[in-house]
Amino acid sequence: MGTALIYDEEMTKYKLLWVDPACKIEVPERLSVSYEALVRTGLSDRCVSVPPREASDAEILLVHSEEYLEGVKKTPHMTLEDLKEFTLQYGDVYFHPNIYHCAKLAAGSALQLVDSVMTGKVRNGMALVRPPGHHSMRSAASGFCVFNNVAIAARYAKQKHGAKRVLIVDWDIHHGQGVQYCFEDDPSVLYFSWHRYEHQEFWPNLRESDYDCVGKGSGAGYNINVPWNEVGMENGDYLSVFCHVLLPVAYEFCPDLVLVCAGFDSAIGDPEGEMCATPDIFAHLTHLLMNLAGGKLCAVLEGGYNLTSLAQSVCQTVQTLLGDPLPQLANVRSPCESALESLQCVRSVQRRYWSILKHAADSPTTDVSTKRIKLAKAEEEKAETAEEERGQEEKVWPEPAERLRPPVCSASVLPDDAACPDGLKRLVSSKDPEPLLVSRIKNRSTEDAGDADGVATFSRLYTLIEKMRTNEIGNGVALVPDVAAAMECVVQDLGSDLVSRVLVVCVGKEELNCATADGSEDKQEQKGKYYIPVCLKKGCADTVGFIQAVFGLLLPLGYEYDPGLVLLVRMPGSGVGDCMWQQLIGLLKGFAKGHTLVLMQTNDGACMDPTASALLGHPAPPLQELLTPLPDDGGALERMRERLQAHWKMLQTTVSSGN
Ligand SMILES: NCCCNCCCCCS
Ligand SMILES: [Zn+2]
Repeated sequence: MGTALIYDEEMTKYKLLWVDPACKIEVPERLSVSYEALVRTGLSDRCVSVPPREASDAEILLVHSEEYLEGVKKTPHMTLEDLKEFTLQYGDVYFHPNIYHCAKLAAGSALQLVDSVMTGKVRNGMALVRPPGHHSMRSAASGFCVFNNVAIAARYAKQKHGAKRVLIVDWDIHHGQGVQYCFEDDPSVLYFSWHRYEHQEFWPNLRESDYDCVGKGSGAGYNINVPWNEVGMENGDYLSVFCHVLLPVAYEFCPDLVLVCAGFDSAIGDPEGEMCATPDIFAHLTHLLMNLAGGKLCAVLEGGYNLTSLAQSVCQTVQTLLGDPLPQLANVRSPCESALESLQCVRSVQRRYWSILKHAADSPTTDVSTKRIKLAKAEEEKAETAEEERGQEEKVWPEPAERLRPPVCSASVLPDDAACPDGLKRLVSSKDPEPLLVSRIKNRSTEDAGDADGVATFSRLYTLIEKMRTNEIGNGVALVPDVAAAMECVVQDLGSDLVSRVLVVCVGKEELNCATADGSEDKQEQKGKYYIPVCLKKGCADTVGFIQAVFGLLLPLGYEYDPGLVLLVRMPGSGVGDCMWQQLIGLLKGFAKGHTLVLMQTNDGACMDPTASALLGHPAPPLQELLTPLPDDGGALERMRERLQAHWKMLQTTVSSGN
């Protein structure tokens, strides 16, 4: 199934007609440069073009009041003076004779997207719209927004398509207070927003944008605010919040539909956000959400005011929706102290509502935060004077790297009598394997590697890995007589030639004798850092423990380690369910540009089809309702994380007690 793209140049046909410094950044070119970038890169041609439509009154009234709608309806006939007058009652927004028409098209575009995804016409999609929506409230326009496109879409998805649970992820750099107000007492809509906050110093300067506003009544726990109290947040800060807050909760919530308030003012270069996350981060944020709700994801444009980073970020998002390989995120740095403080605060208030966060630490003691505020103020004074002198220095960042689809998406190395699943390309032993390689393989202690077909199998594995390195092949699966032997062979003989770092994810019981790494640290230390056994009580059938291990440990660590290859090994008798297995394969695509090699034991062929489906990029089915975690598992994982965070900074979820 494809990716929908909704755009119409009509939505560029309104603009600011008077002087208002607060609104001058919201220009028609935001939409046209985004669409032109999609055309130029060939991405728009690969999408299913879906036309927008005007939202009806009834649909607008799902969120807004009649008096507000009646008021907006009058604006097309207003004189310039009347428009200014009408605008004065709202904040940081402007009206124009054509904005009501465009606002209906923007809301209608979101609804067209929801229809296309919920009816299965497409798998996912993006709507390029203006005016944006997430600041508009029941009876008020705000922050360039007239109708709340995504809030209307959420109510519409429930009413028309029977969606039970809708997740709204707002990665725009502003708090979508309009969305929060709309659903704050509604447990069927989980709203997640991060936003520049600076201890309420940043627009819209609301007390209710802070981390402790978790929703009201039966909606308590279904509103998650992550305030950024400093600017300059980077990729590592964003990924930490996704891994340690949003994704575990999202999997526990188990939505039928994911809506994204896709604002790109959270990207580097944006005058509003003043953050430092690069456009390719949106490829990964999109990817990390794509295995929820069976892949049903609707991204609706909100903000984004630097035309260069906006266009690049839009392309990164659409390219991931289309299933292209993910870009390598080079040197993901650990979250900064301020981000860790926000992370710790959010997790500590949300843990009472989400069992997946059950073991989160308490909020940092106030002295940390008051100290920080004092420091921040002092810093700020200094910085402000410096900035006034320097003016806002122009941010520069590298153009995102090309993300080329390999000629072969997925390949297989199979015993001759095993059937090759549809869509996979079977690798047959090509030329005779290199003598050096053969000798190394023969040196393998295991008997089966020594015989002819053992050598053939391993040499085909080598070819597979080689073709992944040259991006001729995306990923692959191998059925081998002995996975443990094959794993060791790949890590110690084959992998080391071809890639500098291999992330080995071994699922199922196995005492892995850890690869003799060549690091300077002593062996024991090395083993402590690079060998991370996670034991789940009920084996890998324990969904909650599995999710905690994947998001609390595996993903953050993987982003920090930045491997050139992922080796996913399924030990016989692992007990891991097909759903989780497919989820894991889907999530691991974020690393090594999607170069994952799956090893399974021949008699484990039963899960060949789910494996092939996930490798080919089909969305994993949703995990069934998460059971409440066994208390000790969560504790064990938390203790493991605490121990490891000394080595792996991306595992941190609390401010360092040191300073
Ligand atoms: N320096 C200009 C102040 C703009 N304040 C409103 C921002 C609305 C963003 C919508 S994504
Ligand atoms: Zn914004």
